[in-house]
Amino acid sequence: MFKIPFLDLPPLRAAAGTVRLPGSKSISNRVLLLAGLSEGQTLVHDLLDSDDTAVMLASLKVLGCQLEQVPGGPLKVTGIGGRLVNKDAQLFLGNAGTAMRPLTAALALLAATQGGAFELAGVARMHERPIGDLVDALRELGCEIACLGSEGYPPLRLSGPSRLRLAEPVRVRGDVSSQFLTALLLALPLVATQDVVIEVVGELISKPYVHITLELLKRFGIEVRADGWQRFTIPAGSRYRSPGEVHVEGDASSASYFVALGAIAAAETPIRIEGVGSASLQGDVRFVEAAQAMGAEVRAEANALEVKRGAWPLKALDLDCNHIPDAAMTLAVMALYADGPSTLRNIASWRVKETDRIAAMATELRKLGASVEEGPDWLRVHPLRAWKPASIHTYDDHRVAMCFSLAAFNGLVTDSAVPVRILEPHCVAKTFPDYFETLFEVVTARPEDIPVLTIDGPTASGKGTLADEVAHELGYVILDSGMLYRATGLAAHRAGLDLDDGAAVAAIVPAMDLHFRKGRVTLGEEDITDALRAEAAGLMASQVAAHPQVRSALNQLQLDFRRVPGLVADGRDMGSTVFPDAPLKVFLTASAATRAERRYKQLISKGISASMEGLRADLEARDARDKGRSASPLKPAQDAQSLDNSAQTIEESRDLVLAWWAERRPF
Ligand SMILES: Nc1ncnc2c1ncn2[C@@H]1O[C@H](COP(=O)(O)OP(=O)(O)O)[C@@H](O)[C@H]1O
Ligand SMILES: Nc1ccn([C@H]2C[C@H](O)[C@@H](COP(=O)(O)OP(=O)(O)O)O2)c(=O)n1
Repeated sequence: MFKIPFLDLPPLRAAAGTVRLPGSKSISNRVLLLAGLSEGQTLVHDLLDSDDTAVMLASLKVLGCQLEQVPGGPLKVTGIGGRLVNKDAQLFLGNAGTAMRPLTAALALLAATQGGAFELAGVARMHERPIGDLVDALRELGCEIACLGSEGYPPLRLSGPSRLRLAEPVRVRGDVSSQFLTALLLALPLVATQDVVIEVVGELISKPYVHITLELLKRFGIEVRADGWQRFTIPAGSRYRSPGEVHVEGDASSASYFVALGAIAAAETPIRIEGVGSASLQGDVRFVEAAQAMGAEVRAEANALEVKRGAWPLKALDLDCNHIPDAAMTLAVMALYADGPSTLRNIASWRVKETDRIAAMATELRKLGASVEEGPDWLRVHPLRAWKPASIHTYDDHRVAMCFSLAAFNGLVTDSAVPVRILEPHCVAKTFPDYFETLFEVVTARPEDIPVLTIDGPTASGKGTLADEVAHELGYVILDSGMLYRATGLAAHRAGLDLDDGAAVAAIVPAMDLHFRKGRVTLGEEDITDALRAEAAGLMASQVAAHPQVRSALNQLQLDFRRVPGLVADGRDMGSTVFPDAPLKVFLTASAATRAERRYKQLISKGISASMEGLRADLEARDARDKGRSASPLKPAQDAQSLDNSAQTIEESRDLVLAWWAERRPF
C-alpha cells in the first residue's frame, strides 16, 4: 500500500495482463458477522484484508468470538452461538457502514433479550451518515437505543433487557440505504422465536445487495421467505448454522476499475480479471453491461472476466444506476473518454456514502477540466479533450481514489497528455489495499512520460539513503545502479576473469541472472545482498565500471527500471548519461572526512570492523578513479542541482530535494 501524502500517475497508454481481485467487502463482512453469530467453527477463505474487515474482526473479538488465522490459509472463526459472552463493550467501527449497520441491529436485539450495554462509534464522517431509519425500526421492535450525538446518527448506545414486540411486522425504509434492511435480515434470526416479518417502506434501492444477504443467510441455514422486494419473513426457529467453510468472491465493485481499464486501454490483448464472473452473487458484476454499452468487449467465465477495448472513443451513456450504485462511479470517469455527454441517474444514495459522492465526483472531474452538471440524484459528464494536470482530493473515499486513476489515460484522447495526482492514496485500504500496485502491474507508459529523479555523487555521500527516502515519499521505483556494477564485479571475480579485461567482463552481463526483490539481490539462486555491500565489492565495481563496454552492457538494464509511477536512480552518471532527460538531477557531495566517518559508522553498526584512515584512503582512491576515467566520469550533469550535505541531516536533504521536485511538477 502507498502510505504517502500523494501519488503521481504519469500519462498511461496501454493495459494488458491478469489481475486477481481482493475479496468482496460486502460478502466478507456479512460472512464474518454470520460466522460470529453461529455456533461452532467456520473456515473463511479469501477474506478481504482491509480497514473495514479489520473493524468487523476487532468487534467480533470484543464480543467473544475466537479468531485464528491459518498462515497462508483461511481464517477460523468460532462463533458465539447467539449467546453474549461480553455484555458490556465499546466498539469503534471507523467508517465501515457494513459493520455499523448490522452490528447495531444484532447488538440491539441481543441486549434486549440477554441484557447488556454497547456503545458503537466511528470516525467523524461515520457520525454524519444517517442510521435513523434503522434505529426507528429497532425501537419500534422494543430495543433501547440512544443516539449520543445527533438524533438519527451514530454514535449509539444500545442497552437492555427490554421486551421485544415481534408479533407486528417490523417496518423499515428501503429508499435511503438497503443496508438497514440487510442489517435486520442478518440480525433478526437471533430472536426468531416466532415468524418475524419485515416490511419495506418505499422503493427498495440497491436490491442486489439484499440478494447477497439472502444468499449468505441461506448458506448459514436461514431460509428467508421473500414476497417480492416488499416483505420478508424469517421463519420461527431460525438458527445460524455454520456451513463449515465459506469462500469469499472477489469484489465486483473493485472489478469495475479493471473492466473500465480494459475498455479504455486494452487495445491489443485483454485484461483478465480473476475472482468474479457470470456466477457472481454480487450485483456490481452488472457493471459489465454498462461497460459493454460504452463499447467494451467482454468475455465472461463463471469466475473470471476478459475485457478489451471495442468502440473508441467510448460511447456516451444514459443509465439508471440504481442496480450498481458503487461501480457506477467508475462510469463517471469513463465518460471523459466518450463521444458525447453521459448521464448517470438514480444515484441519490451517493450523497450518504463515505462522502457526498455526487459533489465529490463533480468537483474533482471539473479540476481535470471537465464540464459536469449535477442534480439531487444525477450527474452528467461531458467528454474531455483539453485535460489539465490536477490534484485529486479523495475525501477518505477509496472509490474516488480508484476511479480517478483511470484519468491517467488522457493521452489516448489528447496530444498533450498530463499526469494525475491522487491525494491520500492510502484511502484505498478500505477495500483494496494493493490497488495501485495491482494497477501498475498491468499498465504501461511511454518511457519519456515516466518521471526520473537522479542522485549522483561520490561514495558515502548519502546517495543511497537519500534515494530511498525520496523514492519512499513519492512511491517511486528505485535504481541503485552501483549494485549493478557491484554485482557485475562480483560475478566477474567469481568467474575468475581479469577485471581489467573490459570485453570479457562485459560479455558475462547478458547471461547474469540478477534479480532485485524487496531490497534483496539474487544472482541465480544465491542471495548476494550482503556480499555486494562489502567494501571489496565496491572496489571491484569501481574497477569494472571504468570499461566503456561494461557501461554500455549495463545501460539497457538500467533503462528497464524506468517504470510506472516513476524512478529515483542513484549512481555516478544517472543524470549525465543514463537518464539525460530527468527533470531533476541532484549532485550530492560531502567532504571526504564526513564521508569516511559515515562509512565507518555504517560498517561498525553492522558489526564489520574498519579503520577510519583506511576507509578515507579507499574512498579517495575510488573517487579519483571514478572521476578520472574516460567513460562517464563522475561529474555533475550540466543541469544538476548541487547539494553538499556535510552539515545536513538526512531529513533536511530529503525535504530539500522534495521541494526541488515539487517545483518541477505541474500540480
Ligand atoms: N545527510 C546525512 N547526514 C548524515 N548521515 C548521512 C546523511 N546521508 C547519509 N548518511 C549516512 O551515511 C552513510 C552512507 O550513506 P549511503 O547512502 O550508503 O551513501 P552512498 O550511497 O552515497 O554510498 C549511511 O549510514 C547514512 O545513514
Ligand atoms: N552509475 C554508476 C554507479 C556506480 N558506479 C561505480 C562507481 C562506484 O565506485 C562503484 C560502486 O558504486 P556504489 O554506488 O554502490 O558505491 P557507493 O555506495 O557510493 O560506495 O560502481 C558507476 O560507475 N556508475
